[in-house]
Amino acid sequence: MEEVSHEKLWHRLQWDPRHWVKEVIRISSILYRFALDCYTVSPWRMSIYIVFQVWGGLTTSIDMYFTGKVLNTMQNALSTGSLDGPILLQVIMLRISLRCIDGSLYHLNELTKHWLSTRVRNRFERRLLESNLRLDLSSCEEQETFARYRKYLEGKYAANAWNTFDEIIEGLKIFISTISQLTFLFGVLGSHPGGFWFSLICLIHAFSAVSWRERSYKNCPTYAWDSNPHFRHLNAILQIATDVKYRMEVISDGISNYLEKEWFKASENLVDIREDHYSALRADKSLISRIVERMIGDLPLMFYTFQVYFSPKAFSLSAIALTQQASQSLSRTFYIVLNPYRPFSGFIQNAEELYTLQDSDPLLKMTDGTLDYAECALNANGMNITFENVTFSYPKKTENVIRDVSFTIKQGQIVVIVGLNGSGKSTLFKLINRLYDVNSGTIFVNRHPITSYMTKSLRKVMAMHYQTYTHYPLSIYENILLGGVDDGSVDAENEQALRNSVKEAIEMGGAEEIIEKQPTGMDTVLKPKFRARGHKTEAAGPEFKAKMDEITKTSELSAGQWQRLALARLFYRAKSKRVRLVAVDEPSASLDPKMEYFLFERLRSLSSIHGKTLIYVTHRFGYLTKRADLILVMREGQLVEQGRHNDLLKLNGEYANLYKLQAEAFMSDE
Ligand SMILES: Nc1ncnc2c1ncn2[C@@H]1O[C@H](COP(=O)(O)OP(=O)(O)OP(=O)(O)O)[C@@H](O)[C@H]1O
Repeated sequence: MEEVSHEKLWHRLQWDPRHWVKEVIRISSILYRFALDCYTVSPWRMSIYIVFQVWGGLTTSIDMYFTGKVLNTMQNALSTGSLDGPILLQVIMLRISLRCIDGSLYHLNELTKHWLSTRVRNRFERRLLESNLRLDLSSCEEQETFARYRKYLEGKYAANAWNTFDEIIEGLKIFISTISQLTFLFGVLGSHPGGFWFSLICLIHAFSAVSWRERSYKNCPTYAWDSNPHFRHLNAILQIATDVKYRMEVISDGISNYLEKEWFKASENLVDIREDHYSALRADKSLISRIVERMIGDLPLMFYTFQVYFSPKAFSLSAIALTQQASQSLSRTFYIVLNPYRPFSGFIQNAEELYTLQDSDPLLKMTDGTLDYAECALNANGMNITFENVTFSYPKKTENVIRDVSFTIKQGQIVVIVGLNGSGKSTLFKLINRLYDVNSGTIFVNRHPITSYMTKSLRKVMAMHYQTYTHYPLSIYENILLGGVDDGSVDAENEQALRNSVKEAIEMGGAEEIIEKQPTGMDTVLKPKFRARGHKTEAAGPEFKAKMDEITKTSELSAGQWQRLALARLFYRAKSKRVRLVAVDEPSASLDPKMEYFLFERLRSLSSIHGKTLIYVTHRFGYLTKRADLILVMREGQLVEQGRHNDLLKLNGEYANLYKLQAEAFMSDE
């Protein structure tokens, strides 16, 4: 798909000075803020880096000035017929020294740059992660918003804060370099008639610079992948933050602070480890090769010098030298201009976007309340929930999926919600967890409107198992532990107590067998976020390919096994004293009948022994519904019946029909 611009050429040519002044002010303020943010990461290191960049911008002009001057002297010597040997030697020595200094400085710069790049990236990525994790579900479901974050957090080259800064500095360096060279050239070579050849040499040199870059890749099949556990962990956390499928649970379980802390820990552990697969695939250059790389640019000049030595009258030395120098330096400008992947304006836009996302509070759609649930309901073990004429439609949808629904759930009750597909059962869940706000009507929690609570404090006392449960790309142990984090930390006396508690939850979820089969037990990572990059792998031999397959292999579980792990996480959360409501949406969809029975009994004990309110969404009738204190029957977004099993059967309505349908199916089988 191409977006055809219908803008008329005439409009594009119109020039509004006020607009330009405004643009310049806007861009300058972004660049100033960005530069200041990068500079304060480490002022002295950044100063070194900038001094090297400025040096880089001026080196070529210094070279040109130097060469022009020396070669003029040589020209004079040649015109008089005698060549001064010691001066020539001095010239060559000085040039070699200059190259050595330049190469060494470059090398030092590369070292500083690496230190700075990780810190600058960390600074911006942490801020982005913080603002990303503040987003509510409605904002996250707008794909565009999430994609914007993902672009920056996934570490793609062009979207990386350090590369943005580096490219902007590079652009300024090129600017300084070009201006200084042109000033010099016009001063010295203004009247020289070699314009055509001059441009041609510049172009040829520019293209040779591009091909040099390509040759710098290793000349054999290469494959780079993440093996460092801290780096994998860091990426897993970024994936949880940037993939919308995890968001519902991230919000419900209140694990944002935990994720931030874990990310910070992982990045602290990594610090200087480079993670760029491209650089791993690239042939590492030594100091010597960097100096040689620079000397290659001087080969034509050396060639001319020898030519002049043998037939001095055929060449004008100063013209050759300056053409050579100018072609070398301006080729860099050509290279930047010719390179479509690195447009300078794109990097300024990047810096602007980084701040738009970072300061993204307006993206939050929900307003928070002020009541702390724990303080309001000190003595209650369960939770009271009342829906009063609630109507709801999903953001950006016009159809009401919940219509005028009213009911009351009392403390410690077991409530079962039934109804056909799409009748709004899961949506009721999301409203109870305040993932969305209602369009009209009110939801009361312990007699206060749900909106008057601080959402964090409310979600903290709820344990939710969604129909679309997910498995985080972390170890099994951490997956379960995440069910019980409180404001970023896990409450336990020690590591062993924590592990025992997780084990207990695994048993409650019926997942012991799965853990036993894993090579490293509950520390196994089942779904790692795996990043790898190959180079010329198609030409690799079978042994190399087998090793690659081994690296990329991940374990797979059945749907029921994944569900058991998710239930272990739910139990880990639900057994905590602070949790007052346990709500499960189709928790047995993938379970066998035996496991389903145990699951319901375990959940029931949370209510009967510990007094927690239990809400259970299901399509299966019978055992469950007979033991429920309240059954809510949903149809097309409306609550059509409510009551206990026997009362509803007597009504002979929707519930009785659904019940009979299932009962008849069993009877006919028999
Ligand atoms: N995130 C969403 N955005 C827009 N519409 C949605 C969203 N989630 C659900 N819906 C719509 O809301 C309606 C009710 O869906 P809901 O998932 O609550 O039904 P359900 O009774 O739980 O169904 P099932 O038995 O299949 O789980 C459906 O028409 C569905 O298409």
